[in-house]
Amino acid sequence: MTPAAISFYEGQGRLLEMIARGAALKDTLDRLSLLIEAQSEGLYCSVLLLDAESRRIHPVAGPRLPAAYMRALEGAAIGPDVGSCGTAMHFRRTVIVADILEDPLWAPYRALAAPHGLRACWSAPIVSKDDVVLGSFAMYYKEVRRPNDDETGLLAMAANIAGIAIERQRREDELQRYQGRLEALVAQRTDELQQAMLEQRAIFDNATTAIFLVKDRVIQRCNRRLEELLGYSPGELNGQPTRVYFPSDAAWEAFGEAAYARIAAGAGFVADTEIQRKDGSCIWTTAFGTAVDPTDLRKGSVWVGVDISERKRTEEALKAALMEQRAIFDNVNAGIHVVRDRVTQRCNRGFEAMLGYAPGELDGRSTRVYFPSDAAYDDFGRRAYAPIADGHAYIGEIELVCKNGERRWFASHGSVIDPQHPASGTIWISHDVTERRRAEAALQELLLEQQALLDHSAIGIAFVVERVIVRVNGELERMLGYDAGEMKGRSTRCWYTSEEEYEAIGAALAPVARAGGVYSRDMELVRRDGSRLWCSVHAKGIQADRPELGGVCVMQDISGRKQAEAALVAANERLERGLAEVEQTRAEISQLAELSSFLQACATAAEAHAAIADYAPRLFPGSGGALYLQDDSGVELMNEVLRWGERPLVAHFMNDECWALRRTQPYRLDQPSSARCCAHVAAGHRSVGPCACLPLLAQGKIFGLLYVEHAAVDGGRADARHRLAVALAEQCALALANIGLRETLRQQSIRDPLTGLYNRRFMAETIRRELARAARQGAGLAVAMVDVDHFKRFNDTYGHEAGDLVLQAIAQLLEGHVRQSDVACRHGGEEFVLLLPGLSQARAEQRALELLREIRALAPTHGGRPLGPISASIGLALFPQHGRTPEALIEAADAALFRAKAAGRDRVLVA
Ligand SMILES: Nc1nc2c(ncn2[C@@H]2O[C@H](COP(=O)(O)OP(=O)(O)OP(=O)(O)O)[C@@H](O)[C@H]2O)c(=O)[nH]1
Repeated sequence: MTPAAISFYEGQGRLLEMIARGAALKDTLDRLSLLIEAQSEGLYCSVLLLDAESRRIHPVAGPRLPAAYMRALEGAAIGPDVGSCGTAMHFRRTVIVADILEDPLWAPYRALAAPHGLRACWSAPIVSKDDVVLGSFAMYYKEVRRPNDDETGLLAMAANIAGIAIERQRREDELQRYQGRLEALVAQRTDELQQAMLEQRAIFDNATTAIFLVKDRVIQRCNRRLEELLGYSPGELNGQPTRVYFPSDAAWEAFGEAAYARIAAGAGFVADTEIQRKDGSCIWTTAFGTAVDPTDLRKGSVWVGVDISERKRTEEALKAALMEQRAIFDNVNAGIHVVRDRVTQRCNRGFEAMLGYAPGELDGRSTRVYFPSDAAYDDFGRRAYAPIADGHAYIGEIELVCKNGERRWFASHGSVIDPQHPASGTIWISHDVTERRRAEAALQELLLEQQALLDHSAIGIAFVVERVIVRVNGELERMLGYDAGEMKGRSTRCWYTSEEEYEAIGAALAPVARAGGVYSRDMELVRRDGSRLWCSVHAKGIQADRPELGGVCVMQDISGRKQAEAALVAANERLERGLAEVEQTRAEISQLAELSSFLQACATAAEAHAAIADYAPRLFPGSGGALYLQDDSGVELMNEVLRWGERPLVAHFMNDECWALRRTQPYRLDQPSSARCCAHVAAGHRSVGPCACLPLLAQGKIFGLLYVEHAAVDGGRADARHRLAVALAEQCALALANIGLRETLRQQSIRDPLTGLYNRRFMAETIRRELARAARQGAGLAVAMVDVDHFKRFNDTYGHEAGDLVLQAIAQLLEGHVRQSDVACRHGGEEFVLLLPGLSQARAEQRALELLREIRALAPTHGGRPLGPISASIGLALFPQHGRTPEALIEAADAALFRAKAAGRDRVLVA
């Protein structure tokens, strides 16, 4: 053996020793590479490991190969053409590449090896004893080269030693991993055990269930819960026989027999048991018992007790509820059935009876049996199960077929039994509504008929509930001007004329409706546009004792009748008014005629005035007024001659203060204003009523004015009243004018036209009257006959006119000289007579002398010339001493005058 061979064998020995010693794998494989490289010049070795899982390369030794090259191999995947090593490992055979640059196996790695000058690479797979590829051993040369047999053997040997080292290392790694896992497992188990012990302790101490250890039916140890459960203080139960919590010896023994027989058989024992607390009360518990060691019962048993009183109560309640539910299920007046997958699971008797099936006959049958057709069955399935699938209930009415073929309608309510578990099926509750539907159909028909009746009725009809319109017919809508359906839902207020009427009729109607009567009245209804319509309304409650059902109102348009009635009433009123007016006019005419008659009878204006003042207020009740006459002085002045009523009227006014006088026509003011009132009326500064100024005309000339101020209210007779006032004014004018005329004529008949004194005829009448009065009163009467001395001379000297002037001057003197009761007359020619009632002779003589003096004092002129001295002679005769008749007295006075003339004139002589 050569030294090289010896060295090689020694090297192998050290290598195996390293392996046996457990040296690090890299060190061992580096040493192996160096040992092999030492056997040939220019040889470079490498060892690659194969990751069994990913089939990827991991370089582990190559002490003389370039480090960059070795790093580049890291992670490369093996395959059928991956250089020498990758291919060797892939095919599990030695791969000899003589020229890396030429061999196709190196195509992917050629660029990697070339820079380092590597040309040949022989690689052998490293295979474990159990035929697993562990890696590869490679030999490189920087020249093109093929191995000889020795080199092939060396390659195989190196791969074998590397396999031993790798396997050894892998076993070691595995052992260490196993040990590590074992240790971790032990640590984990220890922790778990400790945790379990802690938990057990915690459970024992804090458990909500009672836990206790029993040996020979004596409590060895128990947790607090058992003590609490049985009402004992801490530690009090330890050492106590289990008999303490049994209500009787019998119960204790029976429990013991049952429980320990099972525990002895190695099985657990579970039972619900009633146990007794320290205070004697009993509770239900579930007891679980097991032997501590089934192989050795002497070690005792562990018991867990759970208070199930609440559960028992719940069970009782549940039982009761189930019984109730059963009772409901069996007796409820509804069909109940439980369906799953459209198959009847069970149903109550009610449901079977509804469809005419015998008890239990429907159970397990498809619900199709009671549908009239497949189509109906499918349709119902779609309609009903869609909402149920969405978690809603199905509520609807369906038509089903009874066993005898009769079809009936059912109201059904279906819902899933357990929403959490829809597959649990559905429960259906059904009511037979066939009769109701028939009734509804009949009702609907009736309603349609009723509606037709309503719609074609010629009277308005409304159904009202709590004063809200629920239905009306077309006629009522037409009558009140609403569109179809517009009245429905409105308050009946809509047709009342006021809130007060709404309330009042509501109050009046209610008791009538309650008594079952009909409330009727004619009333004005308000139409939609606000206009009104007279209707005859009849209202009645649907049912007297059920006001909540409302009532029916029947309304008939009576506007035509109302108009006719109104027209009749108006005509009647007009007629009555006309009659009243005629009557009043007649009465007024009668009054006026009466007044006229009076006025005609009036001898004087004063009498006429009194009559007018009396009749005017009767003709115009409540009126006031006055009669004015033109002042006879020639001034345009009106003077009041009479008045009536309470009006502050002026007594005089100028003619131009009156519009009637200015315009010579009546002036009427029905609504006087200060602007339009006459000044003589407005002078009072007061509120003036309807008034009229009526001129009094005679022969086309105004001689007076009648002013009438009426009562404020005229009763619609302003025109008639005015006509009456005009007529009154005419009557007044006529009468006063007549009286005036008569007066004038009379004056003319009794007055001397030249002197204005009474004439001889008047004197003859008067002396007779005065004599009668004097005789009646026993008074005296003096008659003085006055004659102008030598009157003829005046005529002759100054002319007849001058004579007249003298006569007028004396007449004026006589007129002014006499008293109220005296009468001065022209007896004829230049002779005058004075009648002086009640005078004595002396007084009469004195008056006669005074008269003569005054005559002598007269100094009339004519044409600027004085007419010379005037004197007269007077003859006096007195009643009764000189005569008792007018003739006797006149004669006596005349005789005395004669004597006075004869005695020289200008003197007085008594008869
Ligand atoms: N101017 C005028 N003369 C009248 C009127 N009436 C009568 N006479 C006149 O009066 C006169 C009266 O005259 P006599 O009767 O003679 O008396 P006498 O002249 O007055 O004289 P004595 O009486 O004796 O003093 C007559 O001449 C009449 O013509 C009259 O109305 N006017």
